[in-house]
Amino acid sequence: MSDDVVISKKNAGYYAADLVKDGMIIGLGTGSTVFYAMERLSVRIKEEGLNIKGVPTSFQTAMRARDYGIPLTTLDDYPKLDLAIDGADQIDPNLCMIKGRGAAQTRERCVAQAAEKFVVVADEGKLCDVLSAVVPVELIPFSFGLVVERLKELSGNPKVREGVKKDGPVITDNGCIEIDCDFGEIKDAKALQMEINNIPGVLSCGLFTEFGEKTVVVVGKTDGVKTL
Ligand SMILES: O=C[C@H](O)[C@H](O)[C@H](O)COP(=O)(O)O
Repeated sequence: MSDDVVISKKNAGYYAADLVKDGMIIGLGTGSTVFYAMERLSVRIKEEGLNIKGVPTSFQTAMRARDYGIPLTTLDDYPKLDLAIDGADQIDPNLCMIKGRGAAQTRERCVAQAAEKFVVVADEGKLCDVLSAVVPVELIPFSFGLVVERLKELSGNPKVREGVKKDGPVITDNGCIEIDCDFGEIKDAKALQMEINNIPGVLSCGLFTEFGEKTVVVVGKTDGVKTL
């Protein structure tokens, strides 16, 4: 990651963290950009006495939140969240996006759904005219063969995501398998999302097309941010 990207991610994360108000219950997404937001939140907790609770979308985010002194809670205790802060892999002009590089898209979708406002933090390199990045798909192991077959029929060229320092597939925080699909340029992201998510055994794919109205994208740049 270049220095410019690091600075851009940090600017986006810090800006989003400053949108958080005292008493809020917030969703904490997964990924390097969200971690900058959490870094800033931890400073605000210490310096301002900011009183918040976060619902983490992954084991990694929960661990980081504990390191940062951000109190955690669950969707069972708070099924409605004031705001969720999360990253993205690619964002189009309609604020449709692809997520799930970290295989956390299912919990990220739950938290985004629960939140009144969805604040997406990203660097400029994530913006695109047409979505074309790899689309992650999380599925229960029982349904593996069926899901692969259906994804092939959708011309998704499915590939099992392999673990690092572990042989075989990535097993997600939900005990499921992650598959990456390459659809090339995606003409109708909403329709594709529905088709994939309707395959029996699929938990959730990384296409996020349903949150446009409550989404604010904070695009980090080297000299500040712009919001979409
Ligand atoms: O599963 C991972 C998430 O969808 C991330 O939010 C996304 O991949 C962006 O990550 P990063 O901020 O590290 O680029």
